[in-house]
Amino acid sequence: MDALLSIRHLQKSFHQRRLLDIENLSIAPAQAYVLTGTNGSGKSTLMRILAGLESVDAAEVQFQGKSASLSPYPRAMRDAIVYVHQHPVMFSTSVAENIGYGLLVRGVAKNIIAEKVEEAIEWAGIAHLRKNVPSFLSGGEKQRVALARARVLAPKLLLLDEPTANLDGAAREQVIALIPTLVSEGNSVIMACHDRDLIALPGVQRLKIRDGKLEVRKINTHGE
Ligand SMILES: Nc1ncnc2c1ncn2[C@@H]1O[C@H](COP(=O)(O)OP(=O)(O)OP(=O)(O)O)[C@@H](O)[C@H]1O
Repeated sequence: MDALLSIRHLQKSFHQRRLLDIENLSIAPAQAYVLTGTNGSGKSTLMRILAGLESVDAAEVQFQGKSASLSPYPRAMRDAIVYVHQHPVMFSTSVAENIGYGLLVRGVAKNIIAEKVEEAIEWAGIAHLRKNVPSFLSGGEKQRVALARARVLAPKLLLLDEPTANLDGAAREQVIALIPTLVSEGNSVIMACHDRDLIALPGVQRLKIRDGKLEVRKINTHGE
């Protein structure tokens, strides 16, 4: 199957220090990946590069079969790739308005926004929070609002930076349960994480950064 995104010879340095030197990164459609590596190995930096939030020194890029660049970052990729921060920033309006904001910016009609927001709220299991102000939500609730806010944009690739960090118990399980549904809807997902339960999700491909290089591990077939 053709890759959704493929990148060759990706290099990134900070202050003369070569952080990333990746020969080949290939992201298939409708596939989940976990990106692991020790603290400071460059996971967040790679995610930010893929989202167009960080510049890159060199790379050859193909996106949906067409040659592309990472800097400047093209509109087609900005529309199709959505980054979800570990501590999502939200406006002090309601949960529903936060979820619909990206669609409003894209000029989508209000009745369509309302429909999509409602669907995303149901999907994320946060109907009871619809009118709440995000600053009063727990970490797990905020992460589910952030996932719903990303999902309404129908991204081809979701970049989740430590989606379960600081969560435990039911909150963590609720977030983990949403990941396979994103993939079954046709999205690709890359999760930077240390969470063993995410790494062990069936069908997930492991990517590991070690000394700036990317190692591709086997796909989990049954979970581990
Ligand atoms: N803007 C920057 N300027 C200089 N150095 C930076 C910058 N951003 C990141 N770094 C450095 O690059 C390295 C990788 O950082 P990054 O946040 O990508 O690691 P990480 O693998 O996500 O770590 P963690 O698991 O702790 O979140 C770190 O040494 C960090 O200090």
